[in-house]
Amino acid sequence: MGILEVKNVGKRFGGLQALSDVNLSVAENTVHAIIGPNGAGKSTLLNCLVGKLIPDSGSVMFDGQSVLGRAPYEINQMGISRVFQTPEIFGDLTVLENMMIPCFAKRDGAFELNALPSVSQQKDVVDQAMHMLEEMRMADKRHMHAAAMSRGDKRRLEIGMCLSQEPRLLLLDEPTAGMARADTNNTIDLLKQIKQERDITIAIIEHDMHVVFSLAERITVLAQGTPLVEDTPENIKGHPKVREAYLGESA
Ligand SMILES: Nc1ncnc2c1ncn2[C@@H]1O[C@H](COP(=O)(O)OP(=O)(O)OP(=O)(O)O)[C@@H](O)[C@H]1O
Repeated sequence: MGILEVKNVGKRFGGLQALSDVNLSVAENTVHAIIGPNGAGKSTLLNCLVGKLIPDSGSVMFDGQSVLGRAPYEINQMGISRVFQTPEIFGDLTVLENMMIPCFAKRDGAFELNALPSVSQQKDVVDQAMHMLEEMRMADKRHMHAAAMSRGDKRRLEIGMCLSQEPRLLLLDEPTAGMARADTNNTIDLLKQIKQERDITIAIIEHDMHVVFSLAERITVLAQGTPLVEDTPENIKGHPKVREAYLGESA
């Protein structure tokens, strides 16, 4: 039994069946990629896992507990953290200030931006934020404004901000979208490092097959809202159904 168990999930938008009969089992401490052509339903599925969408049917269990009907912040507290396609950081704040926000929220349950000056004096929060920046290999950039960083470093910071909440399942929605190859490779290395250093399960949606095959231990291929095949990367590479689903795309 996986740490994440999705059973028979369906989701309709008006006349469009975006997901139907989706079954997915993500084993603990693995990297599981969800791939598929544009419009296959990947983001819809991810949104159903984090409480942003409620499926019309089926179940979503995390560590034996249903996530359905829970608010996104409750699901986050259960141990699921999501990194969005567009980095969600505060460009006007420094790298360290950005990192202090989730560290403070973890300690006190909530955070308001106007509390930042007083938070900056609180040694335990600053220490925790610095510790995370060191793990992210970003301590030397702590005084930089976040907006001035490369796309890869913004993503690195955002992943660190998610990890400061100590999630057991990290969901990544196209983490390398729009990145130059060097930033993409840095992100791959970062995710490998995180996997080595932490007990964490990673589910990743990704179009870039170089990223998928560098990281994933299992791959689920979605096509037209339903899983086509789930297998190891080696078996997925040459799978005729996968080639068919990607015909005309760069698989
Ligand atoms: N809120 C919505 N309302 C109506 N239709 C939607 C909504 N969200 C997604 N869809 C439709 O559902 C289908 C699945 O979309 P989804 O974004 O989940 O696909 P995807 O696999 O993530 O695609 P991409 O790789 O392009 O991001 C698409 O046809 C999309 O247009």
